Amino acid sequence: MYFTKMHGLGNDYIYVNGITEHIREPERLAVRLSDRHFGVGADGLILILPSRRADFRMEIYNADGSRAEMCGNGIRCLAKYVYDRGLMKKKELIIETDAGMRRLRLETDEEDKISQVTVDMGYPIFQADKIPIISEHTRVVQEPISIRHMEYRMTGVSMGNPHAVVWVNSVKRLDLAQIGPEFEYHGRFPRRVNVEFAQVVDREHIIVRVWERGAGETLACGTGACAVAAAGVLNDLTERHVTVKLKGGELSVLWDEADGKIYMTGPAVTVYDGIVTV
Ligand SMILES: N[C@H](CCC[C@H](N)C(=O)O)C(=O)O
Repeated sequence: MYFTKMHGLGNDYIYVNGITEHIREPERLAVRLSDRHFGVGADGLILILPSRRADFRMEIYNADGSRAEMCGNGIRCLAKYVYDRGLMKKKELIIETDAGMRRLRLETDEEDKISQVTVDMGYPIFQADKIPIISEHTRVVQEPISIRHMEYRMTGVSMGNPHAVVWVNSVKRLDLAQIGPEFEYHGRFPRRVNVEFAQVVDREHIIVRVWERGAGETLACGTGACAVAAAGVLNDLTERHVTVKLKGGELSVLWDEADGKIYMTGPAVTVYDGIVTV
């Protein structure tokens, strides 16, 4: 089977063209290929599929085989994949995802290869039962949650997938290997959760580390960066346009006051093409 390894700020995925390759059990394939010792190695698997309602359809499977609704870094790379290989040559495209339609705007370099992509990530969702997070309140804003005998305050946001944003004084000292899984599998998250630990540098800059549902600590998370930007405004800690600094690099996120949507801009990189026996 042919595949392409790509990443957005080090959040890496294995891309398979579901138009030319027939994938029978994507969940099992995701687990096998994502393994960084016995497989190709990645945070998950992304299938590029035909769509009757959009230019393409994206299915994303985390490294543990679970299917996710949306992937911010992954969708930028999908746009690069289809443009650079001439599967479509428009500078604007619409991708169908499990979270709905997403519109993308592409920027190219001097060799007409995609360098930057801006994604209309849609509206942030704060209603607890739509994230979902179990709560007595309609929204989860700075609500306490006890993890390993420590109390954290979380703000719940859905970007099509579930996020809990936790403000901290410093992301450096956090032991994500310890507390990440406790958040991810906590009983208050019926569909588990991606958790972002966010340190406000100033009203336009945030440093973030993320423990992703189904993948563990990743170098970046596009939907997570958007969730942090939305929570920053909700908690009046940051402006609507912020630079989110993740381990793998920076994303520019704007929660547009005019249309209420979140726009995320960042890079997309092709690492290599390969063939794997399945
Ligand atoms: N682990 C996520 C999917 C990947 C999202 C992330 N890699 C991004 O760039 O948005 C979930 O289960 O919701």
